[in-house]
Amino acid sequence: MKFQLGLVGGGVMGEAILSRLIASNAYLPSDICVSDPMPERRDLLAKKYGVQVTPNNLVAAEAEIMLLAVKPQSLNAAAIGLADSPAPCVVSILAGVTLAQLEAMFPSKAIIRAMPNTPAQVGAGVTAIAANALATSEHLGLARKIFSAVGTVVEVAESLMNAVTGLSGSGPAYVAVMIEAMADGGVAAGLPRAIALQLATQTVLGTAQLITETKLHPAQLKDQVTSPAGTTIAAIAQLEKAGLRSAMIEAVLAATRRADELGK
Ligand SMILES: NC(=O)C1=CN([C@@H]2O[C@H](COP(=O)(O)OP(=O)(O)OC[C@H]3O[C@@H](n4cnc5c(N)ncnc54)[C@H](OP(=O)(O)O)[C@@H]3O)[C@@H](O)[C@H]2O)C=CC1
Ligand SMILES: O=C(O)[C@@H]1CCC=N1
Repeated sequence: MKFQLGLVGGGVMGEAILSRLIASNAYLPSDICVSDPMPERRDLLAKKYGVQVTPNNLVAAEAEIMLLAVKPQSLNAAAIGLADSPAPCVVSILAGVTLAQLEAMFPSKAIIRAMPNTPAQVGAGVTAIAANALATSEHLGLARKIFSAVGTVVEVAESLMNAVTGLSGSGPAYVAVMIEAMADGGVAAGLPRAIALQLATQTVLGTAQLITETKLHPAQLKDQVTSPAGTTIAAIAQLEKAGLRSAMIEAVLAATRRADELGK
């Protein structure tokens, strides 16, 4: 096998994973080949990470693991000829695309479907994985190695992968909107923009860390902050009035449904 890892699609998520694999020494740059149609993109990835690059997916697929990171809409074009590639194992991060669809495209290969998220860029991602019947514990170990380099890894039933996509795959966008909106609130209340953004971001980060470290239920944490007749309950009453909880639940469900559609 020419490479240990062949990355098909060097876009946002492809680069996020690539950067952490190199930074964590999980792979040497010389072990990785990235294929992407855009010459500027290839040049950037080669220069920044020292990996091999190619416009030809078949070259990247001469690897122990073929990692698919193209858009779901580009999969058919990207997969032409790859069924006969020597790569024994395919890992896909494509939203919605099922193991059954991947098995039809790559018969007789071990396949692992994964759903990472963009905090992968800073090693703080979370990735869910699900494997087909041909995947051995060795293949799963390789997938775990890849996604451990970008954060934590959980194994779920494949039937839950679209729900994972709706929650943690798309979730960084919901949290980013929330941080932006909290900062806007601070600005409305008179804070300078830069300070408002710093306060909002650190509040989200610190709260997530607090829940993680203390294992407090979020409701307990909310109760700790909420003094009788205080400021917080005045805000919570507004959030409930505006339907924040319901909006968040519906957002996750809408993204899950969209992942279902992408897999049809
Ligand atoms: N962004 C996210 O937060 C997450 C995305 N995902 C999944 O990751 C996948 C990639 O998403 P993302 O990185 O955001 O998308 P990008 O568009 O940033 O990356 C896809 C890359 O693949 C390239 N490409 C297009 N066609 C081909 C082809 N035929 N062969 C090889 N490469 C090709 C694109 O080039 P060009 O731009 O020239 O078309 C682009 O560089 C998607 O399937 C998405 O569902 C999963 C989790 C999170
Ligand atoms: O929006 C999308 O379709 C991709 C999948 C998960 C996050 N981004």
